[in-house]
Amino acid sequence: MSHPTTTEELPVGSVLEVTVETVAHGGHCVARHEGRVLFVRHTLPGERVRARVTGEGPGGRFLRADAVEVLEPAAGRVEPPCPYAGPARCGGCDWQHADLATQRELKRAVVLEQFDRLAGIDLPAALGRDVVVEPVPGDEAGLRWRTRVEFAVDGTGRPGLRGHRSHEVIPVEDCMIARDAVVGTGVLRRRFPGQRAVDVIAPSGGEPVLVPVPGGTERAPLVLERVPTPTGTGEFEFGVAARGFWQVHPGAPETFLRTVLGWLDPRPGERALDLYAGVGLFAAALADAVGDSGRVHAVEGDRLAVEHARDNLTPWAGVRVTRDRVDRAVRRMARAGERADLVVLDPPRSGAGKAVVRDVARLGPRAVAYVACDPAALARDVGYARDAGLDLVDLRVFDAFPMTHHMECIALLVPAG
Ligand SMILES: C[S@@+](CC[C@H](N)C(=O)[O-])C[C@H]1O[C@@H](n2cnc3c(N)ncnc32)[C@H](O)[C@@H]1O
Repeated sequence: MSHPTTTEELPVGSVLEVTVETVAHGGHCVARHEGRVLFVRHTLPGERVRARVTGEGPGGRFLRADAVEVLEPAAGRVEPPCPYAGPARCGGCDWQHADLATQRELKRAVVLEQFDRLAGIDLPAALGRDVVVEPVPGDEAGLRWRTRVEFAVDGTGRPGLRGHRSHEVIPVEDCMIARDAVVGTGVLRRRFPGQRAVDVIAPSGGEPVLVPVPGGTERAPLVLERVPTPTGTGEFEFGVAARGFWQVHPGAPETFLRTVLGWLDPRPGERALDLYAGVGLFAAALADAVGDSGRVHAVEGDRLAVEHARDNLTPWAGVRVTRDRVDRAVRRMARAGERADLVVLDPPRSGAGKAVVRDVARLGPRAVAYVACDPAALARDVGYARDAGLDLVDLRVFDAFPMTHHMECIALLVPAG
């Protein structure tokens, strides 16, 4: 939530003329005014803008602001394709005002900065090459990609999207990052009195599904997701609860699977771990590759996801799905002296953390693939991994959330030396 600023000289609503410096993690850029740091949205590095103060950060360490007038635009600035983007409007996207090349350059800068600051790693030096933020194959425009959208419902039952750091519902007639199938459900012309939100899911298999909230995850229907196998010889099928976790970019599961399996190169007979397994995306591909003589152990904490993972993974006899917290499960494995050849880590935004990374290293894997939606948590954990004897040797960054500040990083860690 936005904190009303207590700064007497710079109350909320003050408008300041500032020169914008670098991008910062979170969809905003740094500027300074008389010694105070401002995080300014709707701007780009190098711009001269008039910024309106919207609040302050924890402990008053910085001010938040929106660029309300651009005096000197940066080269990458464009007219936002979405009519709802802009200060005090829809808070869903952060970079509608930048062209895609600029958005990716901003994401690259954020990744480099996080690794430098949180792990002391100079990425180009560590990787022996520059970091490039890659589009998800086939996504040229960065629009019409989102297969899952939660529309908030206002007091009159109209669906819309929330403002940035705000409960305010901004009614919309379209969302330009949503799949045609999401907005084509008629959801934005209907009313949902008494609901808090309505989720629209456009799965790769079957028709789009509308799930009013509240309504409970339990009663949400199961949707079918199809993902080409990494070898391209067939398709995996995954049942997933309509409100359960699944990547929101339609090209992401296939791209991430190819990247992870390409790096890990699982061999018949190997033992693999899929930690934070969801409904079993990586476990299925690992099981296929290690074959009947191999073993895959998937660990997931969510009860419904575990049920679906067990169903989805029944074709493979060598797969075990455990419902547990990953930290507890890997601590138990490490204490029991268990070994794993390969590990996939795909934690939530908060990352895996020091204990999990340390216990994973104790299992003696020859390779670990870490799939991360927050580069800050990844950088911190890569630092812990290095302390535990696992070195970063490769990193790919995918623009799996164009127009927003989000991205997906996939890192390859191997035993040092
Ligand atoms: C980013 S999702 C990844 C899911 C899956 N790998 C995929 O690609 O579809 C993270 C998953 O971790 C699970 N999770 C979060 N914290 C956990 C924990 N401490 N222990 C076990 N599972 C956890 C969530 O329920 C979610 O399914």
